Amino acid sequence: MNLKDASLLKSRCLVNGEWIGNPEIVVENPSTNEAIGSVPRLGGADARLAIKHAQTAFPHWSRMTAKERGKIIRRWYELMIENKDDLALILTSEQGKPLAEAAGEIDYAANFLEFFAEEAKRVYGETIPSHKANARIVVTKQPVGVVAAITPWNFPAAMITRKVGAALAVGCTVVCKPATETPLTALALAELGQRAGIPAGVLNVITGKSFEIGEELTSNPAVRAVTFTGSTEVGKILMRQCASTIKKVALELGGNAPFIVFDDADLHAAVKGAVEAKFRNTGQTCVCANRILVQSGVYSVFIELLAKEVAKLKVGDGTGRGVVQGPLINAAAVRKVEEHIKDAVELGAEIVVGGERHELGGNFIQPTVLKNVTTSMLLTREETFGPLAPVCKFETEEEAVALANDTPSGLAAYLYSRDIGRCWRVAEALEVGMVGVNEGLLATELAPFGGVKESGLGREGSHYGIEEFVEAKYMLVGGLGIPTA
Ligand SMILES: NC(=O)C1=CN([C@@H]2O[C@H](COP(=O)(O)OP(=O)(O)OC[C@H]3O[C@@H](n4cnc5c(N)ncnc54)[C@H](OP(=O)(O)O)[C@@H]3O)[C@@H](O)[C@H]2O)C=CC1
Ligand SMILES: O=C(O)CCCC(=O)O
Repeated sequence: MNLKDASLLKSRCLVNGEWIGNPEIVVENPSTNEAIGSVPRLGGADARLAIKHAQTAFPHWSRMTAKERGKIIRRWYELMIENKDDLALILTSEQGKPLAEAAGEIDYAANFLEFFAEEAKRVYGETIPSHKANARIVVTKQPVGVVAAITPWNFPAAMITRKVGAALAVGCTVVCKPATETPLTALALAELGQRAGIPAGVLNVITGKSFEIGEELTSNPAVRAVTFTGSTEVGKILMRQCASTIKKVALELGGNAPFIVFDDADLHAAVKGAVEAKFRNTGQTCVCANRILVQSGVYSVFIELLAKEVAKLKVGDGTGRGVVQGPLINAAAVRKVEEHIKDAVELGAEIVVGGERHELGGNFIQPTVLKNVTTSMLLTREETFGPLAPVCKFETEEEAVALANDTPSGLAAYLYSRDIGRCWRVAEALEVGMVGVNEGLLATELAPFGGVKESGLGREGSHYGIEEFVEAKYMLVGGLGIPTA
């Protein structure tokens, strides 16, 4: 990897300001399957040590003023921007997404730090008119304490800063465990955090045995909040494990996003939105359109337009010129997409574009569009997490809403229509945490990101993202010596 600053490529973990552990787990480039680095295989005892250091660091960090903490987080943001090229290259090398998209993720990730550095100063409390003439009700917001953050491989930078930025801003200390597929971006961010002046023990990043580390992070009484992004299956395990010590839990889990196109939609805008919502990160985001529902009057023309755009998507190594679709993260991810295509075709779907492994082999698969998709097919019930766009037909608005809501997931949804009444009606009827109305890209640090139903609990980003890491404390302050009437 040709970095301007080779010291950003780490092979050890950060605990209490020291780089520890021996590089044991090999990290591969999903595009070439070549080894690009290695990181420690830490376990439960190491997690316990990291928690202890985070606990020790908490009193000092939480008592600093919000402005002092904000300055350090702001400096971390600046260092991310200054080192954007290197961070993007590390990210592309371990995750596969095209370099321009990786640079976009670094900007997006850094924006969370910029936002929370500012927001640290606005963690306001409240006074409430008292029930006693001689006492006052005051509510303050206090940091919960040590936070455990477990992050996935699909956004190796943004999922860290979205959680850690908010937690640090309010005065919490953190133990972070990134995904084993993509630990190098996380460790590079930790290095920049050190350079920004985050004190020892305030941010700890450990890699290794997810099961053991997860058990410690969810059962150790010193950890007061667990924030996780990943599969619904693992989210349920972590929530169960957190029950024994009643921790705050924020879960951002899998989705099954419907993308609804009505007869009255601007079809060119809808196709553009569908390509963004479906093929961003080669289909590997939890808010990716998983079911494209198109009204019968525009079904054929929409498919024709979509197929034309999808056929243009250039697939290849993320560092290649003009590439917009990288490899999937691993062979299992490729097999899942193939299984979804096979099942759908056996049940009557037709391949319009793609449908095969890409000629590049390895973890590359062709961007695919399927038509005549029905709800009997696996791909309408499971998150594909790949570049597969299945298009179903519907007749009425009621049917579209019923189809959209017919899933235990409830993360994101998209709808395209030029009827303002319909836009509001349908957006309000969708059982999800986020709706794109004539928009295919939802992500921004300024808005609350999160889901309902089995897609999770809590919100990340915006001022809502602060709430996961603070507790309201009510103080009844009496003895004021005010004469009563
Ligand atoms: N909501 C989202 O954004 C995401 C959804 N997914 C969905 O999940 C599917 C599977 O992806 P996968 O990578 O396996 O997702 P996981 O949920 O397994 O992994 C996410 C994170 O959780 C960690 N983890 C896994 N098991 C445990 C555990 N028992 N205790 C503590 N931490 C744990 C992982 O560590 P390690 O890597 O070390 O195993 C990783 O850091 C995808 O195909 C997709 O459908 C996946 C990623 C993100
Ligand atoms: O897939 C996820 O879990 C996070 C998506 C973040 C985003 O869409 O920006």
